[in-house]
Amino acid sequence: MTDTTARLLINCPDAPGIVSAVSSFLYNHGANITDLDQHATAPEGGTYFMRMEFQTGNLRLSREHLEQAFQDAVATRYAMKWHISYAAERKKVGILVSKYDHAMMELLWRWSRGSLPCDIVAVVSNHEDLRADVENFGVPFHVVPVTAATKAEAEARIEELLAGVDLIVLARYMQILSPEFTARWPHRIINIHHSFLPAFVGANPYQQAYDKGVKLIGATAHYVTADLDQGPIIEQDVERVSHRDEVPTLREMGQDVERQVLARAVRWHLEDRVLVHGNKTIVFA
Ligand SMILES: Nc1nc2c(c(=O)[nH]1)N[C@@H](CN(C=O)c1ccc(C(=O)N[C@@H](CCC(=O)O)C(=O)O)cc1)CN2
Repeated sequence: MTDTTARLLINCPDAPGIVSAVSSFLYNHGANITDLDQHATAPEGGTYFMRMEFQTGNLRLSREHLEQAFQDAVATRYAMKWHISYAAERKKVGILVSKYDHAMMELLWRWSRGSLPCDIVAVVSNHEDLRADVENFGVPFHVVPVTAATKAEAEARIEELLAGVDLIVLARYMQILSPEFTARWPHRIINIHHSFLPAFVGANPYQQAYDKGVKLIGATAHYVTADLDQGPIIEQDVERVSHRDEVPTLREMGQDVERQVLARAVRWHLEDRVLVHGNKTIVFA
């Protein structure tokens, strides 16, 4: 049966009457509202965010006419930035990976069981190691080696292989993407960083954590920007550790956290539950 769910995402200057205007508009056009979440950044004069889920099975007009009518009747009045997505139009996802398999395997496993609502179109790696693991899921695997001298050409090849995807996931991809690349994919690249940011940015965070004698390790899923590990945080989690745990143990414990954190972040993005406000997110989970 076709999923008739649509998701309306809105951000605009806060004002009285927004919920009434949006809900009345959808009701008057035959939509059944099935979920609503909202957030205002201040009691008055702030920025307003809404995620409204509605069913389109009894709409009395086409999507195109609905969207034009919404712009004319509501969005213009409230100076809204808005977007409607349709659950039946599954997002296309490309995964970048290096040699660690755990984060990528979590996504492929969940996708293969139908619990990650997307189409994984390809995995691209800068190493050959994970080919068999990926092809066992029936997903194309491509190798694009990267060096400092060949980064521009390598990134062009990556974008060629991932042409048409809606989201790129860095599943422990250990190459820093150029500012030019990240600028072409605003809030459409998710990285899993293996620390509880903002602690321990960059390479080798488990060694950094061990050297600091932390009692918590963690993982952070964030949108990727030109600034390494500084993008808007989507999801985080932590795990207790102690003086008895050496770096290999920290890494093994941390990888379980990484997998869960990345999977939640990707699913929330696919379900249009993540809105970005400056360098922060609002997650309507
Ligand atoms: N533009 C961005 N690219 C990437 C980000 C990001 O936030 N912005 N996250 C990294 C993932 N990552 C940590 O989560 C990470 C990966 C690699 C390194 C690193 O220093 N790697 C090499 C250098 C590679 C290169 O110059 O391209 C090294 O170990 O020396 C740090 C952090 C993915 N990309």
